[in-house]
Amino acid sequence: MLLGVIADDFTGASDIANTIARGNGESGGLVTSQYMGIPDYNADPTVEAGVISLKSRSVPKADAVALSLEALRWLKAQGCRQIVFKYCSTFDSTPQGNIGPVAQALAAELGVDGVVVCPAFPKAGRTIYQGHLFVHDRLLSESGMQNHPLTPMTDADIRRWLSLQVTGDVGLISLNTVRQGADALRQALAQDGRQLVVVDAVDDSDLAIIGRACAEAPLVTGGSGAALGLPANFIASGQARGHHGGGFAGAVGPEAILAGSCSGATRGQVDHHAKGHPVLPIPVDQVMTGEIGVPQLLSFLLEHSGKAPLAYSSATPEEVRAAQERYGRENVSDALDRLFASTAQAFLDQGGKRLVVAGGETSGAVAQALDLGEVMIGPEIDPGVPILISARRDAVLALKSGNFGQQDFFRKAANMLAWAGS
Ligand SMILES: Nc1ncnc2c1ncn2[C@@H]1O[C@H](COP(=O)(O)OP(=O)(O)OP(=O)(O)O)[C@@H](O)[C@H]1O
Ligand SMILES: O=C(O)[C@@H](O)C(=O)CO
Repeated sequence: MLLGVIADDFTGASDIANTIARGNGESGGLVTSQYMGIPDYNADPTVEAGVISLKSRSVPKADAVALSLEALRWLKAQGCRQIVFKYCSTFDSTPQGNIGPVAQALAAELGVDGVVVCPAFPKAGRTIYQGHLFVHDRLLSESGMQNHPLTPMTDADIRRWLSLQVTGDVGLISLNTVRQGADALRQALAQDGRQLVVVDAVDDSDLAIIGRACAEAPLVTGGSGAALGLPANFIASGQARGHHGGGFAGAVGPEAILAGSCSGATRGQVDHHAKGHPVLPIPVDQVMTGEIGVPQLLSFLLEHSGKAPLAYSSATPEEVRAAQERYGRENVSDALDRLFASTAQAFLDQGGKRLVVAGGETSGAVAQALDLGEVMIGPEIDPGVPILISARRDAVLALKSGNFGQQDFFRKAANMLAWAGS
């Protein structure tokens, strides 16, 4: 294994696994596996990039640090020469962490300074200019992310937000320097002297420069865009051959869509899907009182098999706030996580073959419960969302980050899981 990734959630892990498996298109990507948690076995020797999915974005920061260091040790034991710490392209975190503390712990363990912090993902509209993160034409803090149920992002200044989470100053390398090329950027990073340095990027060519500048960097941190240029380094140096992906014939069998994400994008996708497909809203009150549970969800999903049925708890920021005030934030998310995870488990146990899950925390809960083993990366459904193939469960999945995907994502995903190879 050459490249190792520690991802702080499961959808983010498939996002970056997708980027690394595809590389820059021309030279190809790396042979990539996504692991659901830290494996207790050694990787297959043919795997060139290993992506470890953790559910560490919203856990206490000491737990996030401990899990990430354990993942680092496993990746180093597999031979990785470079590590990427993958977090959200909207920098999802609170003033206490977890991005800063994890990045600092990894940098300390690897003994490096001048570590790139770059959440940019231009294909999904995330760009960084003068250290400020934009979602399309809006500052992060005006993009809807200020209402996130777990990590409300109320400041778009990534340097300032990260400074709240770390010890010491945070650096900034602006677009001007990036556009002077890889040598200039490498030099600027080496001279900066600070452990973590926010680096601007507004399009894929900036990310390619960052990738070249980081060819020898033991640690890179960012969204999936930060890894865009990394496979080409291993291919150019002859360490990897350049992989162009294999065929995927599609899976036959019942399909289900579960959405726990409350992002604007997911809510739009739910509304769109409801116009032509069976949908089951999941009222939080009824989950908390036990009136609705796995049996109701499962019978709905199986009854509508073949029609891309969707069960969702997705709700508006006002509804989320009200539920959190009534029951407590963690109680609600634990109850919903448990419901989605157990439903997914029962669905696969009953012969379900195709599963689409929306939301990082929700996907993490589901994927951990399913014991998927390692998954192969199949075709891309929409930017940042690949098909995942689990040999262990004989099932195919898509784990969608809350904000990703076009309006018709759910229909497209259900269809592609059935026939993407053709
Ligand atoms: N109706 C609801 N009321 C309150 N909380 C909810 C409701 N529905 C979902 N939630 C909680 O909101 C959170 C949604 O997080 P999740 O990570 O799954 O989606 P997301 O934040 O949109 O996705 P991503 O992390 O990929 O951006 C979960 O903790 C979930 O339990
Ligand atoms: O980077 C992103 O936006 C996604 O991969 C993600 O992590 C959202 O949960």
